[in-house]
Amino acid sequence: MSGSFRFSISLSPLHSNEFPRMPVTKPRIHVPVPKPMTVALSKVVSPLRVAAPAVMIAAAGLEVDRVTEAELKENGFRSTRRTKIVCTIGPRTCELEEIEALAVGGMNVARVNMCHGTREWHRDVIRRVRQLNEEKGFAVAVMMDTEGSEIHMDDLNDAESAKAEDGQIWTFTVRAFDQPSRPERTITVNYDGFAEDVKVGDELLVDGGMVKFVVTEKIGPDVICRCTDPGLLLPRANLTFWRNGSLVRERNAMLPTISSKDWLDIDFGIEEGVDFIAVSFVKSAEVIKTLKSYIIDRSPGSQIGIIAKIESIDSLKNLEELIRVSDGTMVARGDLGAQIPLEQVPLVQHEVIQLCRQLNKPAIVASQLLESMIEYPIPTRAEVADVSEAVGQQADALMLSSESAMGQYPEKALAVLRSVSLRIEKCRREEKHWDVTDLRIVSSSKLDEISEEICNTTSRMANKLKADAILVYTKTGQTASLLSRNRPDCPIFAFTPSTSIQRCLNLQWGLIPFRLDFSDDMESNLNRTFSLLKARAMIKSGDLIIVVSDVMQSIQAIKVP
Ligand SMILES: Nc1ncnc2c1ncn2[C@@H]1O[C@H](COP(=O)(O)OP(=O)(O)O)[C@@H](O)[C@H]1O
Ligand SMILES: C=C(OP(=O)(O)O)C(=O)O
Ligand SMILES: [K+]
Ligand SMILES: [Mg+2]
Repeated sequence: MSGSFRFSISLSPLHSNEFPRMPVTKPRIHVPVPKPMTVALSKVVSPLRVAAPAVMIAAAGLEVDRVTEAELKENGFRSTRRTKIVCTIGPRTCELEEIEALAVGGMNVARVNMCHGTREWHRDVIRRVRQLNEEKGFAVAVMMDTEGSEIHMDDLNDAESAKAEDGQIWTFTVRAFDQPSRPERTITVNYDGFAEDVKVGDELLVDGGMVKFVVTEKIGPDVICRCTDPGLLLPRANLTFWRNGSLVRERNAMLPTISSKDWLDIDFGIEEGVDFIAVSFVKSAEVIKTLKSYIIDRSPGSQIGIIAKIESIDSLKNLEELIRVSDGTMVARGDLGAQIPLEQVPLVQHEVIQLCRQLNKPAIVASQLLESMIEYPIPTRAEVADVSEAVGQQADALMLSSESAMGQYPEKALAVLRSVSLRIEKCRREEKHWDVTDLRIVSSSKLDEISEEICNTTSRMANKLKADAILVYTKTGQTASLLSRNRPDCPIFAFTPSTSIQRCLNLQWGLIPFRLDFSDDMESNLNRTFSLLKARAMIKSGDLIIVVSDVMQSIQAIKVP
């Protein structure tokens, strides 16, 4: 290996978590039955091309997601997709073949939203993803999203929707009804303090303003409202109330971020071995710390990553600390847009992506990216511009919600995310947008700082030398993450012995995670990797590769023999 240089030092162990276990209280569980939605198809446009499934080639000891491998070969590995895709699984996509179609279409992470459906329903979905991973060679990670303590409506007696007309009088109540005895135009609200907290004259916004009411009268547990902006009420829609133009957050602001039902869902997620738990309506870093120590307590050695959802005013007050303690964030623009003026949402998105990059945490941009594709087979130009913006900002991942959960065109929506990502990424590379100089130091120890500097240097080197790929051998995933943070020009092949770390790395920009057993002998690791990759046509003789290892803390520049 002439022309290579190296230096080595051992890595420090991972930081331990010293927070106490969270007590669990008895929950109030509600179990709505998931049901398919029908949406009208009102435009017919030729479908976008979706890559054909690749044939799995077995090469002993080296495992990579079969679709990632196909994408590598299809696009040439310098042009493989860097932006990752999260798909929400719902009634439209919960069957094995439907999940497989999403996996084939490039889904890196499957998300289940505990706000909807029963635990049994979610269990089936999670197991199907696992089954596909095992049987069909995918490495799709699973993200469980908590319900959180938001105020929302009930299930509308399992109706698909209810229409509120202009001027109609509706009752929002905290009374519970047996299904048949519920009066017409009556909606049950899940938060007991609701009737006490609202005042006559308050505005009641459903789903951030899709339907609006004004409170005209209060009678005990009933809040009588007149509809001022008519529209469709959807099951379990989110509710906010506004007084004199400001969001009212009285006692509801004191509700626990993780409700007792959420704790049970979290236990369920741990049992089912999910890879990520996304925490809805996070307010403080403390709750994330508590959850992390709870998980470590329950499942020692667990690799579950905690994603802080930025979707409330409170989360914005503690943004930096929240991001620092979590394993990633989601800009949950849906609820965020119901709490802050809409024109501020893009600013928050930009800020969160920047901060995440500085703090070395993955950032997901979520909600309404391709909203019109719930009904139509192609997106609006404005939606494509929104996706382009998020890709251009180099967010780690984009997320589909309703588009994949209950829309008419989940696979087409996924294909749009893929093609827009590829196009915008290519454009950025051609413009040589390497901005690796302004990253601040994130490490808290000298040893970690050395890894960090190695990764920064590696990325700069790879860019200057026009390397074909960076190879990283990582046991914890941290070194791979630090490389991804630099957003280098070439893809990063990350080798890790753990399947769960392999799946978790699937959320991070530009990482191509492989599962590989490797030793501390880098020379033999490299020779083996080269021959395995060559056998699968994933590299070729003459390719310039930069190799980094968190085992050795070394950098080597190598022409593939
Ligand atoms: N498990 C499920 N069961 C039934 N419907 C679901 C499920 N998951 C998602 N959906 C549907 O897909 C929509 C979009 O999903 P998502 O964005 O996760 O939820 P929400 O819109 O409530 O924030 C939901 O509003 C709901 O109609
Ligand atoms: C992603 C979001 O959260 P959920 O879908 O759980 O409401 C959001 O509010 O944008
Ligand atoms: K949720
Ligand atoms: Mg939300």
